[in-house]
Amino acid sequence: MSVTLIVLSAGNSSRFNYIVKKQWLRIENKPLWQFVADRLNSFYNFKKTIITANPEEVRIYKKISDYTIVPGERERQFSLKNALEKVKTPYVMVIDVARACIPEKIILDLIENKDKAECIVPFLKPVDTVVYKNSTIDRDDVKLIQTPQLSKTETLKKAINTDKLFTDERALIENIGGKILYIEGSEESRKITYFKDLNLPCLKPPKKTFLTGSGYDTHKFEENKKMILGGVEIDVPYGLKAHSDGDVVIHSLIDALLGGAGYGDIGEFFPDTDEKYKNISSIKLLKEVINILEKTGLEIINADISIIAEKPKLKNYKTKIAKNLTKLINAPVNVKATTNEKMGFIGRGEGIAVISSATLTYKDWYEDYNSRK
Ligand SMILES: Nc1ccn([C@@H]2O[C@H](COP(=O)(O)OP(=O)(O)OP(=O)(O)O)[C@@H](O)[C@H]2O)c(=O)n1
Ligand SMILES: C[C@](O)(CO)[C@H](O)COP(=O)(O)O
Repeated sequence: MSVTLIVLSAGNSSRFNYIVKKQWLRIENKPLWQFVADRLNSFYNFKKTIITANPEEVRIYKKISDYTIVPGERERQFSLKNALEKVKTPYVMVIDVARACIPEKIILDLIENKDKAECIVPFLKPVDTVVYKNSTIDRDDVKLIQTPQLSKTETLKKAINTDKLFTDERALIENIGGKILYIEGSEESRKITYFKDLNLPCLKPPKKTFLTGSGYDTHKFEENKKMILGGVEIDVPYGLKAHSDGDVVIHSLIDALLGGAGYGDIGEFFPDTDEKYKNISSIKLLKEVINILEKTGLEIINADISIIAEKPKLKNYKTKIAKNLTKLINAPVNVKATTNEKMGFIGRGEGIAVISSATLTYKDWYEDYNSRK
């Protein structure tokens, strides 16, 4: 219980070059970062687990996980620095999220050796001839460095106060003269850098499951404003009162999509107190939500929308709205319209309400991997 685990997961995943960021690939029903944190916690009883996340994704990480989530920075070292501020134990183990299949033996070997140096580091020897700047060098002088590395917290906290950039904890600690102990690493600890690296034994395909979400929104009528529903302009001399363009159909759809994903609701992503969203086109918000869903490993299957309005009559707009939304979310959308039989605020013609549902699934990266092989 004297060791804190840090999982570094705030990277851009740029070399991975896939629609889903590598840290968000679903392993059965878990994102990779949660899978890695759970896997290591099943090997050893860590006192605390801290995960660094892209600042824009912190809110979503917190919805999914009970681990401590810390915003990352533009460089690995600065992300690590943020996480280290939360470490109170004498030892800290740091792993790249990309080293997903780390075997139990490495974790236990690191722990067993924890007092033998300031930083314990797993490595592999190259098995091939090594050439450095056109000269063959002794391969026994070369080490391929892996994570996790286990460091004394106090030393690492001291070492990280530097202006120089290093790629791992070992290099930081070596820079201040700390003692390093190397232990044998493992082939299974290979880092997922490119999409082709997904042939690792512990990575199970995403669960084939359906996630459903529902959304509801309502807005009052307002004179002398454009009415936009589902991104389509409706030819009437009044619109809907709102902080944004008042597209109640898209707002309800966004809530259904976020609901299916388990990511909360529209107000958490685009607060109506933020000037940035004043009069904004709701299409922009929808596109942002689709982008969040895609890069975090989700795919939309379909959506169904019911517009409840006494006025305006939407008979001639339903198909246009459905086609527009189908194009925007790249999945079939059905749009229905009904009156409220003259009852309540809708019946009195004061405004419109919209109810939506959406179905999502996990993006099947495994199928894409097999088809590219
Ligand atoms: N600003 C950063 C950059 C990287 N990392 C993490 O540090 C590890 C090593 O980075 P790498 O595997 O190379 O991932 P990316 O930086 O995401 O990859 P790329 O360089 O291809 O964008 C990863 O677990 C990554 O999420 C981080 O927490 N904060
Ligand atoms: C820390 C590391 O995993 C050691 O091999 C590696 O340096 C991190 O990856 P990057 O490619 O340097 O970002």
